[in-house]
Amino acid sequence: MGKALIIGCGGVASVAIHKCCQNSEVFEEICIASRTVSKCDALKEKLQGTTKTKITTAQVNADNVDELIALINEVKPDVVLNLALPYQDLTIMDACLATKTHYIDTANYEPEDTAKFEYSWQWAYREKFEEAGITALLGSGFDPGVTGVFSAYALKHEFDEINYIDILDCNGGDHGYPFATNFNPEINIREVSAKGSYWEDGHWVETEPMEIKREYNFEGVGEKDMYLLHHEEIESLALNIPGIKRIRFFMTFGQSYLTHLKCLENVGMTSIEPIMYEGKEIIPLQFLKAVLPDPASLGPRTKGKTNIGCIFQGKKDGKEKTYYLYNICDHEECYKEVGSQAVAYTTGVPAMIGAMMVMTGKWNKPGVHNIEEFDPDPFMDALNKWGLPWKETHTPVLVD
Ligand SMILES: NC(=O)c1ccc[n+]([C@@H]2O[C@H](COP(=O)([O-])OP(=O)(O)OC[C@H]3O[C@@H](n4cnc5c(N)ncnc54)[C@H](O)[C@@H]3O)[C@@H](O)[C@H]2O)c1
Ligand SMILES: N[C@@H](CCCCN[C@@H](CCC(=O)O)C(=O)O)C(=O)O
Repeated sequence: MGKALIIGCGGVASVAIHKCCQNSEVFEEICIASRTVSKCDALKEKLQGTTKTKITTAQVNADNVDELIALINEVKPDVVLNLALPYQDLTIMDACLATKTHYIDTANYEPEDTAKFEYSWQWAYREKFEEAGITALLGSGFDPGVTGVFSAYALKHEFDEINYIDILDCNGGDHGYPFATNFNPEINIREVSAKGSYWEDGHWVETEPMEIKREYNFEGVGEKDMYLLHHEEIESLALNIPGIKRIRFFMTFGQSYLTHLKCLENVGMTSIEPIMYEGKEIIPLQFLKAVLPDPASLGPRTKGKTNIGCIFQGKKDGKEKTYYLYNICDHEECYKEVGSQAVAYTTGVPAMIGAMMVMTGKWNKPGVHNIEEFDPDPFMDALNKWGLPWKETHTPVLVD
């Protein structure tokens, strides 16, 4: 079918690349490009011979638009799948515009020097992408990603109007370390140490970090504490789900994670303000990332399951209705299949599926679009086929 250029070769990219290689009919060729080409070469070495997908590699600094344009012109991909960091979203979008190439990512743009999470920067590219006749698919991970697809599916098949959405992201896995993060530590800690917020009656309600706590009994995991966080899909769902009154996002955390995070915050290690250390400027959070375990190394030691999904409340044929769509994913099964833990797996699989939707033309809408703006049905089928089967219930326990 075609060729994808995948930028980044970390935890999430490794899963997406394994999945592209399982799906060689669609991904006939992939080029893996990252800052450190040796990581791309090592993955190529591991996978070639096990797949019909032709794999090439390249070195690229994705902060540099000219380098990206030169690489895209050389590789000539049908789509660019951005699995680097949120800081690179705009440079990669600029290069896609210059070369008229479709764009897919899993996280919204963040300026490196400000922990600010909003779609405004990427939505500002809407007209340019429309005029260029190319599609940008934003947020094709699990959350954002599958949570938006679940919302579109619920609206299409279950409700006339959705009024309330609670997104519940539970990682019940145990990696055995007192403190580690399952995806890039810098991005993870910026997200969880920010103020919380939710959408209610047409406006944002801001909370202190971890101020709102609930308990929930997750199928496959058990009882967990979960905390209300700001999460980027709230912003797009608030626009794209008509009749919505409230959207909240909760993530589970273990006590050891929270105790360590509080201590690290208290001593200034999570700060993104540069400081001078022995004559060199360093950013404490980036130094902390360097001493924490690489999330890509957690696969062989993580046991347990994730359970991520959305609880919807709304109306069908004039009657009140509830509906819960979720996926349960087992860390050890993921490791057996692709050598990664389930947090990387639950993001990398939807990234491959999003790229497939755009590459096959199933989702082709020039402009910049969040995932819930597309027909959810082919994506929902692909989740079942490619390793993230979903479950549903019409009688979920609600979050108060
Ligand atoms: N939507 C979701 O559900 C979800 C969940 C987890 C992670 N994510 C996102 O997935 C992305 C990848 O996360 P990860 O845990 O794999 O991170 P990671 O740190 O393991 O990997 C990032 C990769 O990008 C490369 N990279 C960084 N800066 C680069 C640059 N300037 N030029 C070229 N390459 C560069 C790194 O070398 C690395 O290979 C992040 O944007 C993260 O926010 C999304
Ligand atoms: N799909 C999620 C994954 C984040 C999981 C973060 N939870 C932490 C803390 C887990 C713990 O309690 O130790 C993690 O790193 O898994 C997303 O990106 O939104």
